[in-house]
Amino acid sequence: MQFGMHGSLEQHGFARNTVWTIDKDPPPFPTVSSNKAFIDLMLKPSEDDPKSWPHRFEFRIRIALGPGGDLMLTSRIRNTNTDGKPFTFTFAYNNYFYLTDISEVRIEGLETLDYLDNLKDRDRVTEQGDAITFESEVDKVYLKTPTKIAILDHERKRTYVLRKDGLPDAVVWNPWDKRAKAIVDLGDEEYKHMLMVGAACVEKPITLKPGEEWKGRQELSAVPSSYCSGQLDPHKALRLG
Ligand SMILES: O=P(O)(O)OC[C@H]1O[C@H](O)[C@H](O)[C@@H](O)[C@@H]1O
Repeated sequence: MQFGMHGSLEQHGFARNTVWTIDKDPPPFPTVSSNKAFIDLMLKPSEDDPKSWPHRFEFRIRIALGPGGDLMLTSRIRNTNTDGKPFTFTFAYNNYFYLTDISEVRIEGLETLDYLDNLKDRDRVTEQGDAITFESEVDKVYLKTPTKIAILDHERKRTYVLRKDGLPDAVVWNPWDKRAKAIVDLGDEEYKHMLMVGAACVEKPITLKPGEEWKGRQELSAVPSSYCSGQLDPHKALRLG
C-alpha cells in the first residue's frame, strides 16, 4: 500500500513483503465472467505490520486469467478501522515486461503528459517529443494518463496492451546499465530486456473513511503489433497470432 517512497513507509510499502492468504470462498465479482480462471488473495492486518501503519483494513486482490492469456488484476482495499480514523495510501501494480531489446521499444499513450521524475526529486516535467523510447535510466510517474497504454516490442512484433480503471497514473522504470549493476537479482545486462510499466495512483493518494472501499483494476494482454492501436481486439488478435 504505497508506491516507491511516495508515502511514510519503506520502499513500496509492506503489502509486497507480507504473507497473503487464499480466500477459498470468494464473493462473486460482477466483472468476472465464467470463462475466466481466478483466485482471490487476501491481506489483513497482522502483528508484524509497521507501527507507522496503525490501521485495520482488508485488501483483496482478484487475479483472473482469460482463455487468450489476458491477465486481470482487481484490487479492493477497505477501511475496517473501529476507531473512526481514515487512512491514506498510494498504489501501483509493478509489471515487469520481458522485451527483446529495450532500445527498440516504444510506449504509446503517454506522449505529451506531465510526469513526476523520481530521478530528480519528483520534479514535475512535461514529456516532450512524439514518441516515448529508451536510451538511459528512467523512473517516472506519468500523471492522469489515458486508460489504455501500449508497449511495443518491435523485434518480436508484439504489443502489450495495458488497460486500467480507478488508477489515473502510470509508472515507468528501467534502471539502465549503472543502476542495474547495483541490483542483486538483476543481471548486469538484463536491463536491456526489461521494462516496468504499471497502473498506479500516486499523485493524489487515496483516503478511505471507515467502511469505505476503493477499487483499482488493471488488464494486460498481448497482441501482434500489426494490429494498430485504434483497432485492438486482443481476443481476436490472439487467436490469429
Ligand atoms: O527494486 P524495487 O524496490 O522493487 O523497486 C524497483 C523500482 O520501482 C519503482 O519504479 C521505483 O520508482 C524505483 O525507484 C524502483 O527502483
